Amino acid sequence: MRIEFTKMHGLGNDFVVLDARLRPLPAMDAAFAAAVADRHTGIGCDQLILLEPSDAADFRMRIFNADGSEVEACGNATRAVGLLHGRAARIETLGGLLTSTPSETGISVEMGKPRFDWNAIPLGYAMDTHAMPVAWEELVNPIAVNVGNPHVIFFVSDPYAIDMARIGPMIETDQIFPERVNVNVAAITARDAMILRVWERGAGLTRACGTGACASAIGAMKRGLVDRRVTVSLPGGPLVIEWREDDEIVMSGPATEAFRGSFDPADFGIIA
Ligand SMILES: N[C@H](CCC[C@H](N)C(=O)O)C(=O)O
Repeated sequence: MRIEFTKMHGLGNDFVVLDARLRPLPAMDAAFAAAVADRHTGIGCDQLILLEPSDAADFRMRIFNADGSEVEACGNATRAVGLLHGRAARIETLGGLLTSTPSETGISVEMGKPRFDWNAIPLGYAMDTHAMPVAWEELVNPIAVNVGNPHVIFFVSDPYAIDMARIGPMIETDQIFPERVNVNVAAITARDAMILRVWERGAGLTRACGTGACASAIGAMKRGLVDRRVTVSLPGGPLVIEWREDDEIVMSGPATEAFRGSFDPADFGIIA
């Protein structure tokens, strides 16, 4: 059996998109997702995205990290599937109902409302998430925000001076984060501008992270470091994040279709 896919990315955060809305696909599990995502023996991607029919929205988007873990939200992929859809779309995700709308800069997505309580991040025990009294080497005193998925944000002088490949997994898997966490290091450059790098839960260092840009912008706004509309410059490029007065987070930026293809799961050792 051959399965068709669309290879896409948002600022270099890349995806393999499978569409099960027209015909069912083999049951998706962690092994299947990890095999497709493998950059040496599979197609290769940061996340595998599965589109399914939905009773609550235009369609359902399931998100699997490269390690096979299924998660609640993916900002860059939401713009990508919004591009595929070609017009405004309501999208059901594990993190809630999202709305994507084509805009002059690509796609705008209403990403939901941020949550700050320790048990909404979640953390393993009660703690002030606005200024967590914790440190990992030179990364200290972060803020934690849930934007559908969990993020911890450290404000530093130079994100590119941080050895994310070494310290990222240490924080990602720390027991204080029972569902693991996405690790963000950010620097403020103006009241409307930030620089950001992200070590992603289940995917590692990516060129861009949409939910990381949302969480880091909200964290900076909560601390009074930036205004309620900010450009977040990631290694792959910029995203614009606005925290509306109604508490909704709006992320705007590009999405790209790279190529289409098909594969036989048996070729990746997947018994479909
Ligand atoms: N690694 C994330 C999911 C993908 C998020 C990222 N690719 C984005 O654009 O938001 C997590 O485990 O919560």
